Amino acid sequence: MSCKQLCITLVAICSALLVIVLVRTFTLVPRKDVVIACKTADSDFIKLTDQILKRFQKALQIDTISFKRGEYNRDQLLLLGSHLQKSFPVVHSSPLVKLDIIANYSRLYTISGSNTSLTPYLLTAHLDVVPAIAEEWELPPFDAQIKDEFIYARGAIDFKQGIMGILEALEYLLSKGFKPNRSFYIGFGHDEEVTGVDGARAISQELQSRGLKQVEFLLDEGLAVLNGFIPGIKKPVALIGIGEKGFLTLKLYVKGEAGHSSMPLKETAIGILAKAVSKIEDNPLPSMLGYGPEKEMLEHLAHEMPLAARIVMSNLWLFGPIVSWFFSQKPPTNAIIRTVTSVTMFNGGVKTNVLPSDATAYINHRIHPAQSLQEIMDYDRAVINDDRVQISVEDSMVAAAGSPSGENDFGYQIISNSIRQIWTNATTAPGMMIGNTDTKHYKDFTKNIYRFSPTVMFPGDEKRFHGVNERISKNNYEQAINFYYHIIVNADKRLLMGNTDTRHYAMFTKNIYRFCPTVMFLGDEKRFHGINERISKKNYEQAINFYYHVITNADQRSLINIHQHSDEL
Ligand SMILES: CCCCCCCCCCCCCCCCCC(=O)N[C@@H](Cc1ccccc1)C(=O)O
Repeated sequence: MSCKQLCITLVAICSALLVIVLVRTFTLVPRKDVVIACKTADSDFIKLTDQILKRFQKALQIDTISFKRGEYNRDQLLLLGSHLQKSFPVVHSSPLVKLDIIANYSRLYTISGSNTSLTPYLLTAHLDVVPAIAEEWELPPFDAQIKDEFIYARGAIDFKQGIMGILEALEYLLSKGFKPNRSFYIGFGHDEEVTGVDGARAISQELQSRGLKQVEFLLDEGLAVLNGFIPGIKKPVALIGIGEKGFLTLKLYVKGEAGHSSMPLKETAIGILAKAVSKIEDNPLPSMLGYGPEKEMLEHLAHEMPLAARIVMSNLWLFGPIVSWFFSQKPPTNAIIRTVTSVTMFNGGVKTNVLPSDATAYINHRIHPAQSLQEIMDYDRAVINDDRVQISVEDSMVAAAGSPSGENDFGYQIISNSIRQIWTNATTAPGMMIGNTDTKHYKDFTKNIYRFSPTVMFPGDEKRFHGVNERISKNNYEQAINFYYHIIVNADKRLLMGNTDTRHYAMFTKNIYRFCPTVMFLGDEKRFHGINERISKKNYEQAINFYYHVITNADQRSLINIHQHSDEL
């Protein structure tokens, strides 16, 4: 090949790449429904009264701590149960609501809708919290004191704002005479923090034993409204977890030889184990950017970024390594691109002058959906490369697959639109839940599983999860209640309301109406996008005449008395 031919070939390749990059940059535009903002002046806005605040504080003061599987504060769970009972009298006495106490402490509410042809949905949350080391907190973790408009307490964002927010919304709706069309369930597990095997799993079994086969969608705790977490985006980003990382807890064990510390061996069990742990920390797993839900997230968010970042994010196939490096720099973004590794426990030795007879460490991995448990085990074994370190699986779960997040996916769009009604300046996007939730116990009921907590977060706040000074602002708690209010109201519709082409015309008018000249009987709704779609000849004739009248009536200067169709024209 001559030099000229080479140059032409190179220019052709670069031009082709440039075209692909630009086409992807300007064609990845997410759905933008018109949503009606929830305003504090709205007649149905739920204001944070002193009473509402007090009952939230009371719920936070009850230390429903889970320590390990089967080990939780049982008395406190019962106390929280009676607090809920007393705080929400309408919910607990409504003929539309049935409450079942499951496995002694968990709560399953069934809210009956009038239209049994609509598939019910499920809202979940958990009653338990993790322990707190009181001395490290600014304010005591179970006092729920308020400082600078924030309520400080264990459980404030994980996840008693969900428990109380859902019940406040339901109490309000029922007291205003709300009678749902669509049935729904509310499941509060009591041991989510120790994997939910006693609580959520039992709720799921109860639903199965009742013959429930399917729910329309499930909303559990999860990602949040994030400010300043994603490089290049200034406005809040509300991430809806459509997938969930897996987890793998490995036990590392080294058998040593006890003896007098005055005559040490070359290495002790603790020394051998420490080297293994150190190798594990020094060798993070590779970035899997582009192989999981984070790809969809970044492509969704690209349109909110400045042009350069937008070009990069829309073309991860080309710029993936740069983004990987960037995201690896901070723990929250690092967590979404790779399987992460935390050494969480290390034990060995009994006395200062005794050589340790053994040592144990635990490694907790959160697994990227594109990797298998076996791959991670093999990786660790190869990195440690020392047969004296015995490796066994303590606990595990494979990552959860991505739930649909398309234009017509009812659950996703209901959640996304409800978020945008509350956080009107936020952009929503599908994301991957980096921790784990109770959703694993409900996966047989639906593929539409979403994880979102109505929590506003700024950089640094992620450390408050399971850490010190967990808190929520009063304003954010009010938003949480109103978010659940909108979820319940929006999910009560038969179909997605923002689902027509009208959104493309929203800039021309606020007077947008949606009506089909179709006569329907109960059961006909299944024909939409289903089988045996049909129209009667008579109905088609009516449709023609309806449009005739729309055109002639709209041709008037102002509203006139509309004649009956049988009248003389
Ligand atoms: C692109 C930027 C992404 C930034 C992500 C920011 C993250 C913000 C949300 C942070 C969520 C943190 C995780 C909360 C998990 C809460 C639930 C929980 O703790 N579950 C337990 C369940 C479990 C799992 C395994 C054994 C025992 C319990 C958990 O540890 O995950």
